Amino acid sequence: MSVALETPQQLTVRTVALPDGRDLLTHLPERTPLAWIRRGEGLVAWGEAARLTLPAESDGSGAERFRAAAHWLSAIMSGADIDDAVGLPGTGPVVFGGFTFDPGSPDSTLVLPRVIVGRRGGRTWLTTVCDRPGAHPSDILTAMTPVRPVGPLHWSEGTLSTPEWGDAVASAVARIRGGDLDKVVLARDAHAEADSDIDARALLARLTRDYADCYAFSVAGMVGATPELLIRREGDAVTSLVLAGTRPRGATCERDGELAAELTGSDKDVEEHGYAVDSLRETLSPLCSAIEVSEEPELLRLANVQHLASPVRATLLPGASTLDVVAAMHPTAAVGGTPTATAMRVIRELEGMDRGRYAGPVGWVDAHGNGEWGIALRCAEIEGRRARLFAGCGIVAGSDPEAELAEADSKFRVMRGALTD
Ligand SMILES: C=C(O[C@@H]1C=C(C(=O)O)C=C[C@H]1O)C(=O)O
Repeated sequence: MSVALETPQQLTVRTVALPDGRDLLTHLPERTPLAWIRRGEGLVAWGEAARLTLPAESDGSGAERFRAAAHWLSAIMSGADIDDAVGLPGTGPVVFGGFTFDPGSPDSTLVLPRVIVGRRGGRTWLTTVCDRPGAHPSDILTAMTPVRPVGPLHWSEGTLSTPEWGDAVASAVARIRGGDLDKVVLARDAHAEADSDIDARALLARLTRDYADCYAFSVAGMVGATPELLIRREGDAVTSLVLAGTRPRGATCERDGELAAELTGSDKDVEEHGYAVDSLRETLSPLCSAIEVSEEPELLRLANVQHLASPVRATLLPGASTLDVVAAMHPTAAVGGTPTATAMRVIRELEGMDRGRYAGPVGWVDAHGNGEWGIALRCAEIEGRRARLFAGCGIVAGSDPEAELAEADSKFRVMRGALTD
């Protein structure tokens, strides 16, 4: 595999405590914004000390890009001279990354930023990454420009029109009923264009406000707020959250409760959720011990939708890395289907689009392997004035195209809201 590498010679990394209680986003400049924020804590970062952009995998097995990324990561981290006065997960050098959903798609990207501001447990820190000892990144002095509103948007349909996507769902249901597979997640896209370049910070401000329980992220142009955590690693402790099974939020308390009861009592949704849990347990078992999943899924209520959710805890086996877990987990049944290989084929055939980094792993990792990786959902790819939004739904034998269209619509709401001033 050929790899576009830009690896600096010797990095000097310094982390200091920052007596600052302001919103993390107030530190973030408009250019190259990186972010990973939940409930006011996490990381914002900018500038680029190093970047890895991976080509499409020719054999499509899916493992090669994670191996290439791990190799690059270890070269970067082991070569760095690190002075970390804080010593928490996320201090020292941190690499942000976003992998494509399909290994056959190019542009999985890893970025080591120049400047990172992080917060955890009320403690705030500043990390700088320089090419020689004693230097200061010039970006740290960047004058902060005010966040620009997005302005009016011109919307257009995505790759498939609404009726075409409904037909794709119906075809998927026919294949499932015919016994080809148990579940497939079908996604669709939508396009928006603003009059001037979109300032990702405006979207992040709304996402962190409206979806505080989700992970708001901005990594190499993908901006969103995902509820779905693949792995959080702190030392050898691993946590994950399986989501599958969705209803909208009700307009009244009573309706909201009815929808929740319908979700938790639905055989179709509980079955779909079960596939995702089984697939995760199976995937984690070679890499982790003491895997614990609660018997029954919980209800996770977000501003736009409610999901069946199963928190998972495990202990990482010695020698296994965060990226090993990410590589093994992707694609989960929550974004691919069951069985995986058949679902991937059906997705390529029926969706008619390249998902890019939507539904791929997105997150960060530090020099000790601590990190958080989620699935890039409820997100859009932002490029200049354009935004490409994505939303997908799990299709099983009992799925109805009309209901899936409505569900995709409620998932689009996250980014439509974020893009609306
Ligand atoms: C695919 C998406 O969401 C996934 C599909 C879900 C479902 O079908 O119920 C629920 C959560 C996610 O695992 C998306 O948001 O685009």
